[in-house]
Formats: sequence, C-alpha cells, structure tokens
Amino acid sequence: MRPVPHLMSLADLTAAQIHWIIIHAHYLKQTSLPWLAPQAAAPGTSAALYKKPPPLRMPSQSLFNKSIALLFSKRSTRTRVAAETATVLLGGRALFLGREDIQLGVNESLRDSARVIGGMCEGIFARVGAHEEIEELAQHSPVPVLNALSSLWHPTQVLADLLTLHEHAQLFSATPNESGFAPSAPTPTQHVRGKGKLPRLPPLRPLTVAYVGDSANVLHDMLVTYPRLGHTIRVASPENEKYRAPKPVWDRLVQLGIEKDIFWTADPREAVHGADLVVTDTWISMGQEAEKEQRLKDFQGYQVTEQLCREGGAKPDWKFMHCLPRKEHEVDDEVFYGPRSLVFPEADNRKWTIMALFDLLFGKWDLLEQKKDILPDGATIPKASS
Ligand SMILES: NC(=O)OP(=O)(O)O
Repeated sequence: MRPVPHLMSLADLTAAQIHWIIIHAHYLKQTSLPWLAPQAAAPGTSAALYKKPPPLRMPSQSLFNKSIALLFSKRSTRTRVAAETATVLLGGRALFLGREDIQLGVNESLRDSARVIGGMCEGIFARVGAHEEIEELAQHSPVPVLNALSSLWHPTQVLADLLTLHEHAQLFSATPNESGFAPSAPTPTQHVRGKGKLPRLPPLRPLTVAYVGDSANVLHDMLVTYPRLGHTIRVASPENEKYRAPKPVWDRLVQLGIEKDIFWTADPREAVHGADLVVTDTWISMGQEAEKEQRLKDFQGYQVTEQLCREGGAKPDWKFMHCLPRKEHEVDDEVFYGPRSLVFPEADNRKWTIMALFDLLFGKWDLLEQKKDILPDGATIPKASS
C-alpha cells in the first residue's frame, strides 16, 4: 500500500521537486488558458476569417469525479478562489468548509474530522491556526493533506511567487551574480510529456531577494526554498525575537544545511542592498489584531518605498512582490501600483500553482515519490551559490 503523501512546507520537497511543480504549473496554465478564453467565432463568420482559434489541449483531468475538501478555519480570497477554480479545471469538485459550516474544532476533534472528511473526499486543502493542527489532520487523514496556510508555513504562496519570477525573468538584467551563473539562451518552446511543444518556462538567473517585514509563514517558506534554488536571501525585521524566525523554522534550515545562507538584519536599508526583488507581507497576521498598535510602532521605517530602496542600494531595476492582502503602511502606492510591481500576476499564479499541486498530490499521488532529481527535457535548476 502506498503511503499517503502530504505537503506541509516546501522544506518537505527537494529543489528538483519544487522546480518540477513550477514547470508543471506553467504547462497547466498554457494548456488551460485557451479553454477559458471567450469562445472562438463560428467557422464561416467574418471574425473567423481573421483569427484562427488556438489549438486546444485538455489539461489533466486527474480529479474527474473526485471531491476536494477546502477546510478553512481562517479567511481567504486568493487561496480559496484559486483552489475552487483549479479543481474545476482538473475535472473535480471543491467543497468549501469554513469554520461556521462544520463541527471541526467546536464539536469534533481534528482526528475524527480528518478520518470522516478523508473517507468522502480525495484530498484535504486546509488553512489552520497553529501548525500542529494541520500536522494532526495529516496524521489521521486517509487522503493527502496540503497546507493552505498555517502559523508556520505558506507553501502554495511561494510556488506562485516562483512561477511569477520565471515568467518575468526578462525583467531582471542578465548580468551574472557572484556565483558566476550566466543564464543560457532561452529556448522558445519545450516538449512536455508527449503533449507536443509549448512555450518553455523561461529560465531565471539567481536573484538577490530582500524581504522587509515580519517573520511570518510566507517568509519561512521563502527561507527554506530560495537558497536551494540558487537565490540569495536578505531579511530585515525589528530586533525583537518575536519578529525573527521561530525555532522549528531554523531547525528545518539546519536540516537542509542552508541556515548560513540567510542574511538577517534589523536595518531595512541594509537588507535591500543589491536586491533584484523586494518582498514584504502583512505586519499584523490574522489573530494578531490585539497587537496592532505595538506592531505599527515596531515596524516604523519598514515601509517599502522608492526612497528606502534607493538609499539602501537596491538594483536600479528592482521589482516588488507581496502575497496580498496589502496595507499601505507596508508599501506605498507608488511602488505597489507602479511598474516595478508584480503583485497581480503573482496573485493570478496562485491558481496555476495550486492546480499543479492538486494534480500531482491529490490526483496522482506522485509528487513525493518521483521526480526527485529528474526534470522534463531541457529544464535546469540554477546551481546554488554556496
Ligand atoms: N496570499 C493569500 O494567502 O491570500 P488569501 O489569504 O486571500 O488566501
């Protein structure tokens, strides 16, 4: 009997498996978008004379006739909409089960809920409070459990960020960084698993990524991922220990042998030095509303602005990402709505990366078993710089 695969954090995957998900998400996006476009004009009409409809390839139907439970004990826009729409494209049905809808946590234990829901659904995508809750769901679920956000990790967000960076690779100048890596010439198409030629996932050169803000779940998955994909990461958070990564995250970094690759400072200007990409996130996570006043004081000077990045010495063509929802104290309008911002393509890509995970983890169960080191034709992972 195959062990039930679960995914709690990108720390659970090899660099090759992470890269494989990005390639697969890109493939699913390319095959699905034509199905979502307005219907082509009927043959013989004048519009049809000018525009040939695109060739349609069916995306994977690995969730055909299957149901996925979206077990959300916290609010969500992007993760929920991405999960529901991705499940439709894979041929399945998503059941949104919010905290007001089911017995979970109020009248029934996590253990019993996991067993019951897993007996009727083929996957559980769970957004929880304390990380231990999702660990307990996974321990007792007969079907795969995927983390939709917990107190420690937010793996699906960082996958969307990576897909977005690859898609915008041309915006980052091609100068090799200290590791000496120079990107190979991009090939316009790639063969994907006997499905013919599709636009190739653009290769991404190693970037210097600066994170300015609280040490929360998105940053934690960035920390365990970016150095293994060859990127440099620089973090600024206020001096207080509560704004630094907690022990379970450092333990995973040590386990992966990348703890020395993380540069951490309390000075946001120092963090953005040499940055290709500047990232921030909420200063007040769900459940921390009572600390709002103190946090706003502690994060004074952390707002991402043109001035901060200029004074800190970010690269002239630096770009900006934020997982959303955003507050103006974290990043001003000039950056957020300006030409440096990738935030909306980043939000769109939540759908394609969640679709890839649903396909590989819920539909096929082969994410953790295979493709540890093997990538599709022509794909490469940048060499880590240390
Ligand atoms: N970024 C993110 O997780 O958004 P939601 O909370 O709206 O799902």
